Amino acid sequence: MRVLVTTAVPAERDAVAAAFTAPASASLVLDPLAGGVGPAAAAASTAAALTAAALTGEPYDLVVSAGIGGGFLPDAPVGSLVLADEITVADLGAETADGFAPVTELGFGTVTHRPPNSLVREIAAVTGARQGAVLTVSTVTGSAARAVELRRRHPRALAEAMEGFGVAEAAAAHGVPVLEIRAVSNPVGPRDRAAWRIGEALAALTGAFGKLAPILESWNPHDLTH
Ligand SMILES: O=C(O)c1cccc(C(=O)CC[C@H]2O[C@@H](n3cnc4c(=O)[nH]cnc43)[C@H](O)[C@@H]2O)c1
Repeated sequence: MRVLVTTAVPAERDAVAAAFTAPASASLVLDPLAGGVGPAAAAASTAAALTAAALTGEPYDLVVSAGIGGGFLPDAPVGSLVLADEITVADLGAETADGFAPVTELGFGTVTHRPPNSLVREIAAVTGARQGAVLTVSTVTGSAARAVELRRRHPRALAEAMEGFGVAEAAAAHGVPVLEIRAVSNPVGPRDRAAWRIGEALAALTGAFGKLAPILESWNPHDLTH
């Protein structure tokens, strides 16, 4: 099983790598990559890594978008883990007289990718992660009004971050399944830098990846029961 883990920044990549100080096993290769902040950088770096691996004859079986994120209160408090059963881009569309319209309503593309159900359930059980939608945004939410509006449009949203949808688009282009896992560093809502708990969130990320090896080793990527 070959797994590519795309994070945004080196601190997140190192938090993932810290869970694998000894090689997990001969049957699990996990490559953490700091691919940049935002959906475009995430898509480009993930696609480049997937293409390079495929060209060397050792393609990845799974891609994971991982890092810190904002949590919607009260369902995803700071320090909690969120595992996406749905990766949805929240601001790809058009403003209309009737409000925001996603690109799918305009007749284009996609706004949601769905990770494999069976794998999500197993990982949530072992890590204690909350399962729900993770939104991808290009602009970090900075007001209570925007947080309320996002939850109105996406009632199942537990977290927001900036890379998941980009990683998922690259994975889909390569026909590779995708996961997104977020450790909550701050609440989604009014901007408050003092409320960030980045160290706590990075430690939670390391803890989660430390529990993943046995599940990933035994998961059959060809059994994509949704
Ligand atoms: O300046 C601010 O108010 C602010 C608030 C939260 C996050 C940021 C970032 O620039 C971090 C972007 C980086 O971290 C992920 N992240 C973490 N928290 C959030 C969030 O609440 N909403 C969206 N993204 C978040 C994100 O995936 C980026 O990699 C600045």
